Amino acid sequence: MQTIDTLINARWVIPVEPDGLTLNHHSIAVHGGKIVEVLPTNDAAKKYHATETVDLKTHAVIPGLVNAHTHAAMSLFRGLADDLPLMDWLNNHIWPAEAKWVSPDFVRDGTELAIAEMLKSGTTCFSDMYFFPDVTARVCHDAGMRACIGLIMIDFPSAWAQNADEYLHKGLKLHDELRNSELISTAFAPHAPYTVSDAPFEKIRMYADELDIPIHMHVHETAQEVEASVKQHGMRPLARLAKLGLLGPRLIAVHMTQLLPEEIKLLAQDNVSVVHCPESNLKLASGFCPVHALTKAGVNVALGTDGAASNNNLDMLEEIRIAALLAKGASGDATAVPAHTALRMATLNGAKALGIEARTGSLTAGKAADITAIDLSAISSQPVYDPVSQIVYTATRDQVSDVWVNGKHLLAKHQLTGMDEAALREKAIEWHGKIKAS
Ligand SMILES: CSC[C@H]1O[C@@H](n2cnc3c(O)ncnc32)[C@H](O)[C@@H]1O
Ligand SMILES: [Zn+2]
Repeated sequence: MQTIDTLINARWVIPVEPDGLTLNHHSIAVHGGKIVEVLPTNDAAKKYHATETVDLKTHAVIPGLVNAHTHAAMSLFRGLADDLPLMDWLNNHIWPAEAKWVSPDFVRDGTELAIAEMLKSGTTCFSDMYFFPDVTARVCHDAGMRACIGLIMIDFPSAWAQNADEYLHKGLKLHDELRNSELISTAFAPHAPYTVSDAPFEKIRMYADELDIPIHMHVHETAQEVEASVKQHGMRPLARLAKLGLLGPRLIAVHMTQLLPEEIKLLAQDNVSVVHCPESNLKLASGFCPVHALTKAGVNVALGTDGAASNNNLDMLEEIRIAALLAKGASGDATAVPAHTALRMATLNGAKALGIEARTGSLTAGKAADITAIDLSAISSQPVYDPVSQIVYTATRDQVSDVWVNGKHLLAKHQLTGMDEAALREKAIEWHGKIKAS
C-alpha cells in the first residue's frame, strides 16, 4: 500500500484531457498537492492508503474551473451601476468610483469576497487585472487560491501608480517577488488599446519576451472602440497591436466581439488566445464574440466572468452554460460549442491561455490537484445520460460541494474551510455603507 494525502472516490471523473472521456467509478489519488494517479475505485482501494478519503457517490469531478478574465476586487462594486453601455459605465460611474475608493484595503476586502464566491462556485484559478496587484497576490497566497496576477498599465494616474514608468516598475518588481510561487503567476495587463499609448506597449512587448509571460488585455470589446481607433490611428485596434508586434501566443485578447474573417485567420496563425466573457458582453450590450468561427479556425478560446460590476457574479458554471447557448444562437448552428467544448474552454483552454497548462487545467497525473466536485443528485440534474451535459446545461453553483486547490481542501461539503463567510459579509456591508453615502 502506498500512503497518500487524499483519495477522492467519485461516481464520475471527467479529466477533460483526453477530450471527451468520462470515467465511471474512478478515484483521484493526491499527494503533496499533486495528482498521483486517476484509476478505477476498486483498484485504488487496494493500492493506496490515504490520510483523508472523500466519497463522492453522486458527484462528477472535474478540473477546477479557470476564470480567465476578472477584476476580483470589483466585487465591492457589484450592482453599483447597472444597465449601461461600456463607455458610459466606465467614464461616468466606475472610473469615478475607483478614483474615490480604490485602496489596498478595498482591494484586500474585495478580492477576499471574490475568492469566496469563486471557490463556492468551483473556480480554482483566476486571471486578474486590477489596481494594487501586490495586495491581490497576497490575498490569493493566504487563501490558497491559484491566480495569474495582472501587472497593470493604463495611461491615467491611479492610487497604484502615477505614470507609465511607475506602472511598469511596480509590475516588474512584483513579477520578481512572485517568480518562484507555485500558486501565483503573472501577466502584463495593459488595460486596452484605447487607454495605452504606443511607448508603454513597446516596453511591455520587450519585457514580456524577456520574462516569458503573457499579455492580458481588453481588445475589440465594442464597435465604438474599433471606430474610435480607425479615427485616431487610421487602423483597427488589432492592426495597431500587430504593428506594435503584440500579436502572438503570449496575447490573451479579452472580449473580441468585433472580428472580420481575416482577423480570425490572423489570430489563428499567430496563436493568440481569446477570452470570451458572454455575460458581461450581454449586460453591457457590447456585441457577440464569434466563438464558433474562432474554434473552427483553431483559436484557443477560454472563458471569463469579467468583474462583478458588469456581470454581476463570478459564477463560471453560469458562464459555461451561457457560452454554449449563445454560440448556437449567434451562429445559427445548434452544433456550435457542444457541452464538452464548453467545459474545455472553462478549464484547459483557460490554463493554456495563462501559460500554466503544464500545472493545471485537466485531471492528469503530475499536475496540481485543482479539483471541483459537482453533486448531480439534484432533482434538476436527473436523469444523468451524460454528466458533462448535466454540468453544462443543468448544474448550478449550489451543486458545487468540494473544491481542492493544489491539494488543499478549500471547500468541503459546501463550507469554506479557510474563510469566514460571516466576516466577509460584514465587510461587504461596511463598504456598501461608505460607498452609497458618497
Ligand atoms: C487598470 S485596472 C482594470 C480596469 O478595467 C476596468 N474594467 C472593468 N471591466 C471592464 C471592461 O469590461 N472593459 C474595460 N474596462 C473594464 C476596471 O474598472 C479598471 O479600471
Ligand atoms: Zn474586464
